[in-house]
Amino acid sequence: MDYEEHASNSQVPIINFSDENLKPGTENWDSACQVIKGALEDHGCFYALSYKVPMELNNKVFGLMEELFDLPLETKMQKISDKPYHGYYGPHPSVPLYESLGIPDPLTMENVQHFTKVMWPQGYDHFSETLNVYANLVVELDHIAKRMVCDGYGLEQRHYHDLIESTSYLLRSFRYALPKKDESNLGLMPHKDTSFFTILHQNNVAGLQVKLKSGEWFDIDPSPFMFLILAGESFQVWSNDRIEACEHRVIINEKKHRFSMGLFSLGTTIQPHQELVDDEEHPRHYKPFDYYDYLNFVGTKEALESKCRIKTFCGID
Ligand SMILES: O=C(O)CCC(=O)C(=O)O
Ligand SMILES: [Fe+2]
Repeated sequence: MDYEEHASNSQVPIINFSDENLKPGTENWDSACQVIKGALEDHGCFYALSYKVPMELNNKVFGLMEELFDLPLETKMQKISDKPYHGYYGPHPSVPLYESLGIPDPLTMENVQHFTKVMWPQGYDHFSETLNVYANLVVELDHIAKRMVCDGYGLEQRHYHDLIESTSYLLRSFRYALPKKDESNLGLMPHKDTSFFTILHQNNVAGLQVKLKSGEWFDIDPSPFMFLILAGESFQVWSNDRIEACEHRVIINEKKHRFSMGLFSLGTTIQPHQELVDDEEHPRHYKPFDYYDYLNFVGTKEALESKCRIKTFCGID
């Protein structure tokens, strides 16, 4: 089997999502499910190798991101959504190199057009079309990965469908400025995402690192066909602590602006999956919670000062 080989080369395993033989019900699929489950339980992440996003589309997306972030600050700062962390996050004293913009629910054209209209009131169809196509391709990776997680834990198909039905998506893009002389090269401090999965896609400029189980930081390959699929705190809760949310950060070492895309999958009411809770080995570790209440909590002093904010918010111990 191919997967084992990859797993030992790179400590974060690579699953070839474009492999024609990777079909549910096959031996290939079952062993990939086990590799993914193991990787999520160990490190909270794995790579999906995928040729779904062709190079031409990839170049268009990242070209458009340059145009987007080059817009005036007042334009980027306009209100896109009422939800926290769904709009613009500008250079902040704690992360002066980081800028990020989000497109909520990018799978429908109308939503992308709404975003585009805020940024370019005169309209920009090429932007809306490109980002909408891109989001719909990357979301397929999210679906395959979630199906593999459900299969890996031996859950029935309907649980996978329930999970997908209760999911919404947020497409974010990131740009990092170059550090000035004597300025820190920390692009984004170590953190965990609140999502189920975040699919991160870099475009040739390295910088993303994940913390492995061993505690060492691991550089993520920035090649355009590598998608890092990382688990956020929602998956940690859903899996009742089998999966630990992946800690990651960004270090700016190259002399080029770094751009990256992230597709975040978000739930509504989050709780440990019923099949992953039992009275003996796996007692329930979390109370159900509303995802947006949690998003509001993560910015509070209590969350910032806590050792494990998700446990502080809804843990049972
Ligand atoms: O820049 C990246 O690739 C990652 C950004 C990130 O982790 C985040 O915004 O949560
Ligand atoms: Fe993140």
